[in-house]
Amino acid sequence: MTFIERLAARSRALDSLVCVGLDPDFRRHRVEEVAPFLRDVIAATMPYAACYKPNVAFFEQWGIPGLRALEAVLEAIPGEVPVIGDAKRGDIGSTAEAYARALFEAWGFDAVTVNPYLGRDSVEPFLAYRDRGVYLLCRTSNPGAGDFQSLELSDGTRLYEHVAATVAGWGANAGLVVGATAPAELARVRELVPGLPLLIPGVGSQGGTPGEVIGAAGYRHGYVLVNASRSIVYAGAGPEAAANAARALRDALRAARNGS
Ligand SMILES: O=C(O)c1cc(=O)[nH]c(=O)n1[C@@H]1O[C@H](COP(=O)(O)O)[C@@H](O)[C@H]1O
Repeated sequence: MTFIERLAARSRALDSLVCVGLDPDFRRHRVEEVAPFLRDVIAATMPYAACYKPNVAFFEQWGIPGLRALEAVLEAIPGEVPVIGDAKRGDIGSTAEAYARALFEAWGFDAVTVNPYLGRDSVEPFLAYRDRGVYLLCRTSNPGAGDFQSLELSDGTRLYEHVAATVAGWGANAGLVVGATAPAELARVRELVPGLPLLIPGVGSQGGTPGEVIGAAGYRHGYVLVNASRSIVYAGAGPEAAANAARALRDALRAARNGS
């Protein structure tokens, strides 16, 4: 089974488009607390999470002990639940090969985020893992996203549109990252490449809303995956608050599908 088949199957079984981002805040925890804290969050949010997405930077910030925490966190996620390793790598082919081995073989992630700025040969080593997913940054959620991504090319298309259309030819395991904070661009990407899986971060803490996301991208198991990290993990004091926030996001996305 490919990554996208596994993701779609779980997303459909739970009827949830929610990806729970696991981004531990160094201001809130000592490194020893990270794995037990996130293990509780994972157990509590499991009924609502189609997928989990640890961003490796949040573990790397503690050095080796942080990597041990990531290892323990990954062990706490049952094998049938897809996990995206958010690392946003991007480098020349030989280095990309090492990154791909690290993320897919050493860490065992089911999918990764990759920066396509260096071009196709820099992404090939990731795409070569046919059963894994590769989400390429297309139109990111941050305030400066337009600096480069919205530049107009000589034929009038925007750079992010060119990325979307190009990545569509890169293989069945390629998808795109498009921020929830840019619903007009999200709708444009969906129109350009209706068949590509989208990872959509930026709801909650960054201001994107479930209604705008579903309005722009549609509601499709596996092909629309909506990530929230801080607004779930730190919704309140304990794991129950995280569970409530994950359920509320799942329900808001369902409600947007039904137009209510
Ligand atoms: O690739 C990503 O996941 C990503 C792309 C993007 O455009 N914007 C974005 O916020 N992200 C990641 O998604 C997560 C968002 O976290 P919250 O803002 O706390 O929900 C972080 O791990 C970001 O690094």
